Amino acid sequence: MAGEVLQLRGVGVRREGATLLRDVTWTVNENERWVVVGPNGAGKTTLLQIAAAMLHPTEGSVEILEEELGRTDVFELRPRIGIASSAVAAKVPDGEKVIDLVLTASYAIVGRWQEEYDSLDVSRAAGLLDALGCAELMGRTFGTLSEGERKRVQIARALMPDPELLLLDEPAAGLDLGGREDLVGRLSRLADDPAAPTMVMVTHHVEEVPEGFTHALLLRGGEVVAQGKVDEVFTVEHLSHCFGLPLSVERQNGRWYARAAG
Ligand SMILES: Nc1ncnc2c1ncn2[C@@H]1O[C@H](COP(=O)(O)OP(=O)(O)OP(=O)(O)O)[C@@H](O)[C@H]1O
Repeated sequence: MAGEVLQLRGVGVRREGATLLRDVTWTVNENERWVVVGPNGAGKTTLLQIAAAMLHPTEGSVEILEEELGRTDVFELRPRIGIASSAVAAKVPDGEKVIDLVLTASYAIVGRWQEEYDSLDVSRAAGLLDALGCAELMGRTFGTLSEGERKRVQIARALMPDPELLLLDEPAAGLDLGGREDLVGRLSRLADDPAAPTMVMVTHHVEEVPEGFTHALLLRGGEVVAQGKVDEVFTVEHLSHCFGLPLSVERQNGRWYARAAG
């Protein structure tokens, strides 16, 4: 597949009288690594749900992997998309074994029942867990993992079906400083891997944006504040407008830092 992985035109979402997204036009091309940044309630998760083919817009058009939402079978489309989010994690039974949680991603289900897996699947799942620093967790149950371990296992699961698009909803939320830095480093290496899928990551914090992410979209109140190459978007002006307060913004060694100005 070449070209556009996501194409949204004039997308709006309304629920119960509230406007969650308004007039979002956005293109993500193959191999780009995007971050979607904005304050609480900006519409980031809503946008990611659209990109995951889990939500239809109220207006506008959406193409995902060259399939138009509303004219395609989402059950065929969804296995081509890997998603790691707290909403997905909340569906995982506490007793689910970590290796099974990764293996079942091939079937886009949660909860192993009677599926048969071949040894290639098992070694791929083990390899992904190893790459995310979770090799020793394979035999543990999901309910016994720390927040940081859960986040890494979810990313391994999202990568299991070899998706063409990887969506990460606040992967560093709830992690301590060491856990955050470990995860940001792993995502940075993933971003640098030419074999990795096109990626879109949602976060509140520019500090969590891994080096190697190429593009950014800023959302505020359901509307796009700015979008494009990350260093053209992460300006004092755009970020201050997005978060609604004057900020100073710095870049050091490929990472971004923002704090209240003054
Ligand atoms: N069914 C609904 N009815 C009314 N409002 C809703 C509904 N679902 C979400 N919202 C509102 O839409 C807005 C956008 O929600 P969304 O979860 O996309 O924001 P977000 O940027 O991901 O927020 P956060 O960073 O806090 O997770 C929020 O104000 C939320 O309260």
